[in-house]
Amino acid sequence: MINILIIDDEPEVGHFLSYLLSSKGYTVSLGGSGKDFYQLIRERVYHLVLLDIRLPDANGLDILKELKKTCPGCKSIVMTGYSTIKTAVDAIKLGANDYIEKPFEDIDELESLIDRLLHHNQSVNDSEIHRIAKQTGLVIGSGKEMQHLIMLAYKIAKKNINVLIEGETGTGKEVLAHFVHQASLRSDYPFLAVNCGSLSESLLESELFGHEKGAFTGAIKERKGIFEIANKGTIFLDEIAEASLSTQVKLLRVLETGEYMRVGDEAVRRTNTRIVAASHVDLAGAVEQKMFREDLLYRLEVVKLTIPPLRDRKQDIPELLAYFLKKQQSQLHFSEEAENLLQHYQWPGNIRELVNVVKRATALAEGETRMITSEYLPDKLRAASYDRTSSRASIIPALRKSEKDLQFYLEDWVKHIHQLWAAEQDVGLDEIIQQVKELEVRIGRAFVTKMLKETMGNRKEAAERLQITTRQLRYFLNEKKGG
Ligand SMILES: Nc1ncnc2c1ncn2[C@@H]1O[C@H](COP(=O)(O)OP(=O)(O)OP(=O)(O)O)[C@@H](O)[C@H]1O
Repeated sequence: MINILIIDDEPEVGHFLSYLLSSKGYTVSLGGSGKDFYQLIRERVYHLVLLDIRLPDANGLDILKELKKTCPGCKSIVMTGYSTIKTAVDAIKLGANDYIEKPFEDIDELESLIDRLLHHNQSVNDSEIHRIAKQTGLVIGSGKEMQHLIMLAYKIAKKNINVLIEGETGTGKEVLAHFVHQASLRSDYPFLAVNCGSLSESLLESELFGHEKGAFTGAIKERKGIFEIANKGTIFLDEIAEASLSTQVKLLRVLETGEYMRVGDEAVRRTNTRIVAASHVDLAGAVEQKMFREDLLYRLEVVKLTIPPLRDRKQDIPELLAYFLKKQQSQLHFSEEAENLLQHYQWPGNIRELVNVVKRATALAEGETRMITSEYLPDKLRAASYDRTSSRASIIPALRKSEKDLQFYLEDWVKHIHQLWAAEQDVGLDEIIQQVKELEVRIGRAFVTKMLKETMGNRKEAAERLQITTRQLRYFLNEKKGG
């Protein structure tokens, strides 16, 4: 016998669900308040609870916590209206199995969700998650934090809500966005990515919304934007904080109404695309600085997935190494001492930096040895280890990440170096050199971005005018390959 508890203060909803589930042979108990919940939960063991997140006398999240305590094996589905979706997502973070939106539009979907929860075990979800992760090249790793994050991403992927991914550069935001797309009901449609930081305002708008012939100099024929091409699919908007305020207004309109116009055209078009946005700057901070619209942030971050930096999940490094070696079809493996160095490094460039270290090491070691020892690793890894063994604590504070304003960055940088100069503790010179290198990259990126705006995104021309190669230009834009 399967017992289901329904708690909802709207009698029609409660009675409807009670009728539906009783007719399927389940034993149903019905309550209309937090008080009823606390009483009924003591009376029998339930297999599933359907819980309205907003009750007159209790907070749904508190009830959920109590449920997890008194009945840990019990499955739970939270019921929510549109205005409380964020709370429903919090409920999932607290361990609810799923949420459904009221009014119920698709009763079959509700029934199949309940059947799935009651009759499938967790391993079905797990194998599905691993299948999609493999397909999208996402290593989950053995750390609990990443595992919870991916489980949350998987659960919300099938919902029709926008997602915001935060995380330092190189932590895998695009890979995760692709996973969300692949796990969603949109997976048969396109997944397209746009980097809002690498295009001038007009080029970005043309890329997003398309343009008509003659809309601006160089628009020699009409062009579809990605909101048109990716219709029914997913758009990954990387570096969303870099979009100008005027582009933000247009994005807000698409998010609110699904409507947009091509550049140079007045016809209103419609799109049904899910947006997964990403930023490595703190968007709440950008809102405070009036660089980012609050209403847009509100729309984007219905679900926020924050990827931890690699230094906080070093237990995932062995799996990542094995994956990247395999991807390179390399038979090599890392010596214990080399793995140790990799474990103790702080990885400011996160997984992208790890990928580059593996590529470099395999290129150097291939044909010479079967074991990658520490001498095939960059000097900075060995130097970091030297600092550690000589027990000099790093006192370098994190620099402000905003690239929006080079001036802020430069001011912060100078302040940090002054602090280090004045510090009474020993400071590893290698770490300072690292800061200098980062400064070089930041300045390079600022100049490249500025020049790209001037050349309307023409990379060849931008590189020529900056007297660098296009490969170096890509390096400064952080587009994967080293310069
Ligand atoms: N979990 C992961 N499993 C496998 N590879 C990963 C993972 N995370 C990141 N990578 C790899 O690291 C590199 C950087 O990833 P990605 O471009 O997704 O990072 P990002 O956070 O979007 O970076 P940026 O902020 O610079 O845009 C890519 O080569 C990607 O394949």
